Amino acid sequence: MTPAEAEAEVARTVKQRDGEKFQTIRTPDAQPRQIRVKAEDVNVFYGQKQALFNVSIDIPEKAVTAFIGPSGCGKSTFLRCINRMNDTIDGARVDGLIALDGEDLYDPKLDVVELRARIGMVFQKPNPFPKTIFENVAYGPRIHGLARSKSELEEIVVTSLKKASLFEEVKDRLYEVGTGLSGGQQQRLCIARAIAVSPEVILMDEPCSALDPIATAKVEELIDELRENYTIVIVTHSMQQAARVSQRTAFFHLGVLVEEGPTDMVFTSPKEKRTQDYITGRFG
Ligand SMILES: Nc1ncnc2c1ncn2[C@@H]1O[C@H](COP(=O)(O)OP(=O)(O)OP(=O)(O)O)[C@@H](O)[C@H]1O
Repeated sequence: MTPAEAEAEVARTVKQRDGEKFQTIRTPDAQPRQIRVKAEDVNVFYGQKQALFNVSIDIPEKAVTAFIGPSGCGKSTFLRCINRMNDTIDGARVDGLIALDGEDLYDPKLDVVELRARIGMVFQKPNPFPKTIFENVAYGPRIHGLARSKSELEEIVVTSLKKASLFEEVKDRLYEVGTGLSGGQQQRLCIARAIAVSPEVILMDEPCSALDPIATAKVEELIDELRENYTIVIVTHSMQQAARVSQRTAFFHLGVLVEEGPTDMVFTSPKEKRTQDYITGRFG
C-alpha cells in the first residue's frame, strides 16, 4: 500500500444524506462507514490517579473496532466510558466529550438506563441471570416496554437467540436455567440479551477470555455476523483476535491512545514505534 493509498484509507469525509451532514470513516474493505461514536479529549480519573489522557477517537457503524494494549493501559476504562459504566465506580471521574450520533452521552438530562439499552455491554465472564434462558432474553424488552403482548415478547426472544446463533441449540430448553449452559453458550446468551433491547452499539470487554478455542471461534463468527447491523467495540488481549474480527484497531499504552486506524494498517504498517514494538511482542 502506498502512503497516498494509506492516507485515503483513513480519510474522513463529510457527506450529505437526507439533508443532514454526517461523517464517514474508511474500513479496510474500503467502504465508508458513518461515525456513530465520537470521543474527544477524554480524561478519566480514579480518585487522584489519572487512568486515561486526552483520548480522541471516531468509531464507525457496521464495523468492529478493537481496543488492544498491555494490561492496565486503560482499554476497559475507555470502553466503560462509552456507556457510562464508570458512573457506577466510586471515585471515578470522566471529562471530555463522548457523543453518540452527536448527542452528548454525559448530558445530565440523559436517562442512563435507556443509554445502556442503546449501548449494550457484554462482559469478560458470561453473567446470565439465575433465571430461565427465555427470561434472560425477555427481561430487557419487558422492562423497556418493547413488547405489547406475550407473542411479541416471544418473537423478540426467538429473534434475539437466532441473531446470537444460539436458538438451534436451546430451542427445546428455553425454560431451563441459563446458568446450566456451557460457557460459550452462556456468552452467546448474554449477547442475545444485549441484542434483545435493539442496541445501536455493542461493547464487548474481552468476551472470549473465559472460553475454549471452539467457543471462541463461534463467538468470533457471531461478532463478524453482527457487525452488519451494529457498531461493535471489543477489548481484547489477543492481537490475533483483533486481526481476525476487527476492521479498525486502537492501540492504548499507559492511558494514552497511541494509534488507531484500519486494522490491516495498524498491524502491517503502524505509524508509531510503540505500536510496532507491541505488535511484534517486544513488550506486553
Ligand atoms: N475501579 C478502579 N479503581 C481504581 N483504579 C482502577 C479501577 N479500574 C481500573 N483502574 C486503574 O486504571 C488503569 C487502567 O485499567 P483498565 O482496567 O482500564 O486497563 P486495561 O487495559 O483494561 O487492563 P486489562 O487488560 O488488565 O484488563 C489501571 O492502572 C488500573 O489499575
